[in-house]
This record gives sequence, structure tokens and C-alpha cells, in this order.
Amino acid sequence: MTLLEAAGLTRRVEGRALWSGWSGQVSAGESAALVGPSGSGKSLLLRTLAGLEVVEAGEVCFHGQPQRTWPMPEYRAQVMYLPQRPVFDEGGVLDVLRAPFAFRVHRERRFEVREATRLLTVFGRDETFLARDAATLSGGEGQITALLRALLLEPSVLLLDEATSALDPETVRRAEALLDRWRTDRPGRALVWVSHDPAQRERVAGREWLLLPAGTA
Ligand SMILES: Nc1ncnc2c1ncn2[C@@H]1O[C@H](COP(=O)(O)OP(=O)(O)OP(=O)(O)O)[C@@H](O)[C@H]1O
Repeated sequence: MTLLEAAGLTRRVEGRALWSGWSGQVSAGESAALVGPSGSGKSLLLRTLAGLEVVEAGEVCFHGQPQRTWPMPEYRAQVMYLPQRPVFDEGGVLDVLRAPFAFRVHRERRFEVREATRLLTVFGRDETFLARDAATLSGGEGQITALLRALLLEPSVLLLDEATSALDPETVRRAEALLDRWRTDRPGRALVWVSHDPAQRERVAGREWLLLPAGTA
């Protein structure tokens, strides 16, 4: 079953076409890697798929339904973008993890400290991490926090934009294993990775999506 599909996407920045007529799809249960040179627009494409950038031309569909017809909060709760450098509101890690559960779109979900703590142990952290000030986290700790927050919210598709790039190799492997379990744990889930590390792409992705600059395809 196709979960997320893009057809004929075109994006211009500052008067030049970044990509033109890009199409791709990811099925339920799949893990794909989006590959392209630096500056080809991988982040912009992931953000477009996540409903965070305007679709200038072409169409994005989730569960066969055009993105533009979805209520956006619901869409973004299902198709979630993880940036390389997450930015958090003021407060502790616990506040950061708990805050989205107050949003209407997540009203069916309940924040469970026990589940947050369980996930933290995967990264060799205990509950004391929840009391840390989110503003002073290291790059890697910020990525762990953003990853945990996303997993606790149980989206369908996770779009990972260099989302493990600041982690040490051992923690990267733990994150990969956790995400792999998450993907296969329930039907209807998929991952899309942007990673500059070919070895990581080899480990985590079943296939590659190519993003070539407009005019070179
Ligand atoms: N909001 C924006 N407005 C104008 N230009 C932008 C905007 N966001 C990104 N760009 C430009 O679009 C191009 C693609 O950026 P993007 O970050 O998507 O590339 P990328 O493939 O993810 O790059 P990298 O592999 O280096 O992370 C860059 O030239 C960038 O400067």
C-alpha cells in the first residue's frame, strides 16, 4: 500500500528551479533514503512532503488523499519532519516531550513518562535526563530528545533530515535499531532518511530516491 506519494513536484528558489517534476513514493513498512548532492534541495523536499513548505507545482498524497485536502495539523501529526538541528521551547526535556500532547490534534494520545523513560534507556540515559534544561543540550542530546518526542507521538511517516548526524557511532546504531523496530512494530509506518553517510543508508534503507538538480535528470 502506498503511504506517501509525490508526483511532478517542482520547486523554485530565488528564480531558479531547484528540482523539476520530481516523483517518488514510499509504501507502508518501507524505509527509503533520499539521495542528492549538497544544495540539491533534500531538506526542502522533505519539508514539502511534511506540509511545511508550499507545493508550488505537482501533488503530494498521503493515504491516496491530496495533502492540500488534509487538515494540516492532522497531516503534520502523521507525516512528521525531524530536522538536523531541532530547536526547543524553554523548559526541561520533560516539558519538551510533554508539550505537544496538549495540542488538540493529539488529544487521543496520552503522555506516558514511563514510555519516555523506557525509550531513554535505549540511549543509555535514565530519568534524570528528563530534568535537563532543553536549551543547554548538546547537538546529539537534542537529536535524541527530538527523536523521542516524535516516536512518543506515533506518526505514520518519519522524515529524518540528518536526524542522527550529531550522535556518536554507538548511539547512531541504537537509534537505527530503535527506528527499525518502530517501523516494523505496527503496519502503516514508513521512514525516509536523508543521510550523507552511504554506510548508514546501506544499513537503514531498502532503496534510494534520487534527487537530481533540475536540468540534470
Ligand atoms: N526558504 C528558502 N528560501 C530560499 N532558498 C532556500 C530556502 N531554503 C533553502 N533554500 C536554498 O535551496 C537550496 C537547497 O537547500 P536544502 O537545504 O534543501 O538542500 P540540501 O540538499 O538539503 O543540502 P545539504 O545536503 O547541503 O544539507 C539551497 O541553495 C538553499 O540555500
